[in-house]
Amino acid sequence: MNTTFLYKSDPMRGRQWAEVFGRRRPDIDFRIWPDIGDAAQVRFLAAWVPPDDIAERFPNLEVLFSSGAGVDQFDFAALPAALPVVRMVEPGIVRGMVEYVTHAVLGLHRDMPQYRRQQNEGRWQPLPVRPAAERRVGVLGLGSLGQAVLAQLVALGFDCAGWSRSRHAVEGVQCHAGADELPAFLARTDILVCLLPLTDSTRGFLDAKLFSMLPIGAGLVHVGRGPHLVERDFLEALASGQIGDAVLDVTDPEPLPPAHAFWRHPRIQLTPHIASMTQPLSAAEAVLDNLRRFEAGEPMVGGVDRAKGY
Ligand SMILES: NC(=O)C1=CN([C@@H]2O[C@H](COP(=O)(O)OP(=O)(O)OC[C@H]3O[C@@H](n4cnc5c(N)ncnc54)[C@H](OP(=O)(O)O)[C@@H]3O)[C@@H](O)[C@H]2O)C=CC1
Ligand SMILES: O=C(O)C(=O)CO
Repeated sequence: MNTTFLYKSDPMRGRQWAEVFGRRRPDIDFRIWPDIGDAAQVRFLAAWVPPDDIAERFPNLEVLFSSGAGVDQFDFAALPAALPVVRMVEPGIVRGMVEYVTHAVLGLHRDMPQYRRQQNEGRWQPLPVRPAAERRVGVLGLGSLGQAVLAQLVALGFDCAGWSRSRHAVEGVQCHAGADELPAFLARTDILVCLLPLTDSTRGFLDAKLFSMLPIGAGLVHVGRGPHLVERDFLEALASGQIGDAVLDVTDPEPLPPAHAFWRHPRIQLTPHIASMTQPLSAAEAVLDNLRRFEAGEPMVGGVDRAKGY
């Protein structure tokens, strides 16, 4: 049987994947949705949102690759139980996230939101300059993105900590694990970065209780998923000064409706879910490497544990 790799995401980027596959794996018939060819030959699918009838439509599917780092857009219940699911781990998406979070943390660290407000008022008011070593940054999520972001923040001299489900060791970072160690992690965090996946256990995680455990005036950089954030609790935390300034790249819903409070809030800087994006050329190389692993019977990089949801 011929092998088809089907790509179902942005077609322009798909053409760049096709170029890499054509050069590296001419034996694979690379197709871009909706040009699926013979559905029975589709053994691999890379998608942001797979078709609803995936099981019936592609009876010989062997692996589902997410075209992004997140897999929360997948309805696991609708996927064949034994189908391996793989999230995107590739250098381009990591680099983009490192750039975005570093920019946001540096902006909060150097009081850029306050200077923007002062500029709007025509006010020339210098504030004290604190060294990075005196700013405590905490990253929720020590996965591919969280660890890469922390490496850059450590290199810039920030006092860094991280929190995850299981214990990790990351050079230069105080690593905390599990619910018991969350309060201590939060209590020492001046700027909190959320890089958690969206799962049943992390939905609504950024709530009033969590905010109350941060030092007063803490900054927030939210690049996880919109539903992590409890909107009402967040607005109250901003109003009380519990949260000082926030940089939000993700919201619920996306896009935000025109009248939404976040748009014009003086303490919120908003971007339209652009913190990072899968880069087609390096992503295609990473997926080809995973195909090689799959064919050799080795574990793939970014394999999803459906029980955990990420
Ligand atoms: N805004 C944007 O443009 C983008 C946003 N993202 C978001 O970033 C997220 C993270 O990506 P990535 O780093 O690749 O993901 P990974 O799966 O590599 O890492 C997830 C991390 O979160 C931790 N975690 C998950 N659930 C819990 C929990 N309940 N309690 C404590 N820790 C938990 C994991 O802990 P452990 O290590 O113990 O398993 C792990 O350290 C994506 O899922 C996506 O939502 C991704 C790309 C772009
Ligand atoms: O890759 C992801 O999960 C993203 O959020 C990119 O937008």
